[in-house]
Amino acid sequence: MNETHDPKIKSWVASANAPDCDFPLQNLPFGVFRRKNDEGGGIGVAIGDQVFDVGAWVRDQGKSSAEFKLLTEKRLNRFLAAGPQIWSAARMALFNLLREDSPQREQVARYLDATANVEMEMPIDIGDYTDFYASVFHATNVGSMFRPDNPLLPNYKWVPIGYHGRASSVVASGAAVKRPSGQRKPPTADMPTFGPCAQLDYELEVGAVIGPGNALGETVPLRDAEKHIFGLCLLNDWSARDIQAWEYQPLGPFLAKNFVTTISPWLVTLEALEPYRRSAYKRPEGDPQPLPYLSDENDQQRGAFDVSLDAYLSTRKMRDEKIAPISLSHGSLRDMYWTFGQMLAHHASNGCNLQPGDLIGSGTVSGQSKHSRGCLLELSWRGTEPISLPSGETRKFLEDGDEVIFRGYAEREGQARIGFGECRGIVVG
Ligand SMILES: O=C(O)/C=C/C(=O)CC(=O)CC(=O)O
Ligand SMILES: [Ca+2]
Ligand SMILES: [Mg+2]
Repeated sequence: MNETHDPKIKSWVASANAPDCDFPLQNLPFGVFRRKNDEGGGIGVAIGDQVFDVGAWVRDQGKSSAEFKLLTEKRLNRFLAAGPQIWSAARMALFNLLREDSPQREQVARYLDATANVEMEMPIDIGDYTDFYASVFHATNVGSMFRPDNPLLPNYKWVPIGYHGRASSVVASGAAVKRPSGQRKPPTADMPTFGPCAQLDYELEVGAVIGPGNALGETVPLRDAEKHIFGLCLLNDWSARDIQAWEYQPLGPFLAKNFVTTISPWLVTLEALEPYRRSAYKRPEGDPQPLPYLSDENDQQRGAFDVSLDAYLSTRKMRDEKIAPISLSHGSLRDMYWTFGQMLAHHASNGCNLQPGDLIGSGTVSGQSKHSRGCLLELSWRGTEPISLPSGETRKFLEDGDEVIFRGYAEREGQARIGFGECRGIVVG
């Protein structure tokens, strides 16, 4: 911990000091923005309800040190590649510029824009995207629907299961989600048909963004794995369940999941989340101990990040009738069977090279309780238990006009609240 974690230090940006603010001085997430009036943009940092145009400030001030120079780029990849020391130095410098007693307050104030006046873009150019399956609760639930005889496959507790996703279709929050078409074959039908997905779903996940990578052929030991993670964001792995059920064997998800994936635009640094570590998920008695390359005392001691995750739904009718989005689920990243450290160490354990800006999905975050299930497949139990909405409507899966909203935050008595902002997408036909 350092001064940037001290909740007593306030910002001169008044909105950052509100108790329910996602972006207090202690957070300082990085993103890429564009002004709505077309007057440029670039790498920025969120503070309260403002965006600090860090790129422009660095350029105008003629700052030449590495931690600043890299923030004048169009995307965050090169900054991410620079590693934890540079990230920390930048964070400390930004903290000092924005703290209440900053002597540069007036000069910096000229580089702030209301978040309402900007649009967020993709923060990184994503080279590769991998999605894991790290919630044993999600895996057990999905398994019992797709494979009733064998819900949790025997490899689950040994291998952090994942599949290679598609980087080209990862979009920033707010982009429309076009309902995909594909092959579906209900169990009762003789043959498949091609047409619009009838079981469109979301998956509430957290994305980890890779900083420095590893060279091809080299591995990442678990004890060092977190040094390769810059930060976290919210991630929606939109999923076409009817397409998935028909196509996924034997090679896993393909067109059911690569039509679009949405991420929240602000990357919350691991450093900002440091005060929110808790003991990681405790394997029940009788579960195998992870193999040595997935087992490290320090990783265990560091624990998991206790990030609360909420999914909300707003239908077109609800918006027309001014009904607020309804909570579908509430869970925590802490409930995952595998840590991001283990997922990363596993990913690189065969020498596969990770690169700066790669995106790693946690897998759907579901907990033990019913209200912590992170997708409609689980919440409506494959459509057999429709969800009633305050508008009088019901949902088994998503309909056109439905908006899915994720929120994430870490909270703890006596600490600043570290929020993720939102990850949104509206389904269009
Ligand atoms: O159990 C299966 O066959 C597939 C489950 C998924 O939907 C895979 C996935 O995207 C992983 C996850 O989000 O946890
Ligand atoms: Ca997923
Ligand atoms: Mg996807």
